[in-house]
Amino acid sequence: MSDYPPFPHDDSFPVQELLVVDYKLLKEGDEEQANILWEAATKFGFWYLKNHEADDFVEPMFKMGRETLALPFEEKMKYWQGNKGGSCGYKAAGATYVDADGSTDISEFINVSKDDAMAYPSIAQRVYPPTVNEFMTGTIRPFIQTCVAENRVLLDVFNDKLGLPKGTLADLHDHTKRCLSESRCIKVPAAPKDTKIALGRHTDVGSISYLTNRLGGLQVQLPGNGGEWKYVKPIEGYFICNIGDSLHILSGGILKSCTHRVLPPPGAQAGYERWSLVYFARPANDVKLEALASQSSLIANATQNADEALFFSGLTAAQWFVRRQTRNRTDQGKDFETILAAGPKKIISAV
Ligand SMILES: O=C(O)CCC(=O)C(=O)O
Ligand SMILES: [Fe+2]
Repeated sequence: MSDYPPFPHDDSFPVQELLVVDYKLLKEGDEEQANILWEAATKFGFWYLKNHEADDFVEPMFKMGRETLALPFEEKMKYWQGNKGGSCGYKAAGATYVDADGSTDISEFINVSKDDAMAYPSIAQRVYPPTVNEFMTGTIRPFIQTCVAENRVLLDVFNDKLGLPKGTLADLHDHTKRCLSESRCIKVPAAPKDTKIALGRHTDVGSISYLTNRLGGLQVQLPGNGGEWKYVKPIEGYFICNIGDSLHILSGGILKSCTHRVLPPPGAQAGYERWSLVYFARPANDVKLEALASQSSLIANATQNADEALFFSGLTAAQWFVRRQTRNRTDQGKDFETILAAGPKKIISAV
């Protein structure tokens, strides 16, 4: 894979240990793995997934990302995600605030919608650069399809443990319906030494995220840690998975959606370009994003004194997404010409 320096063993880089779920066993119905998954998702919201089936697509996905994000800024901006709540397409570095002091992110993304990857060469949401299209059927589509299938296995475990009628969560993620699920390839350039944050603190919007990264930098703030940020160490061949807000809400808060962020790589890994890849599984657009209290006594109990505005907002998954996607943007209200004229965010390399 890589010749990167290892993650530093140093107390100044505190590491968050995570439970490991074996996907192969989980898929075969192993009860112990289902229990580990449940413990991880209800206590921490984050876990490793080993023996998953998408690993062969990871390097080709990074290749697609490298070729795409190497295009000139003007070319990438032809596929801009926009600033009105859309996500798929190109996100420029600096599009979001990362701190109250007005600092901005240094991460570029190329996001490919699941529906577009499935529909290609037809268009579900938008078109993509040739460097994406070239990989669409051989890499992006099978990567996404594999993640969709794995997501179904995990959802069925949660469905069971939450005491929901069989297939409830799977139906809410019906892959034949329109949804905002997408793959994301992220580039964080070798950053100046004083760069504090590469991607600001957030929770993920969707149901479950499947992340692969090569270098450290991801930090999580898990329940019970008194707000302390700890690093999650990348492990080759493992996904880092986490619960997003949608499953948090549908489960009445039983499944935890936890805050995380990305810092420039730590220790000897600093000064390297950082690449990561995520598949975001999200509910179908028309799903009402409310706690499923009427279908599970466990969820009904959990939401007895719960925050009505969060758990019973009346918003659909798509409306919720737009609300989140338009938050903390530096380009809010600006027109395309102004954003294009401002040019790419200037990053002065550390090396
Ligand atoms: O790059 C990473 O390690 C995490 C990225 C992330 O949290 C996101 O894109 O939502
Ligand atoms: Fe995230």
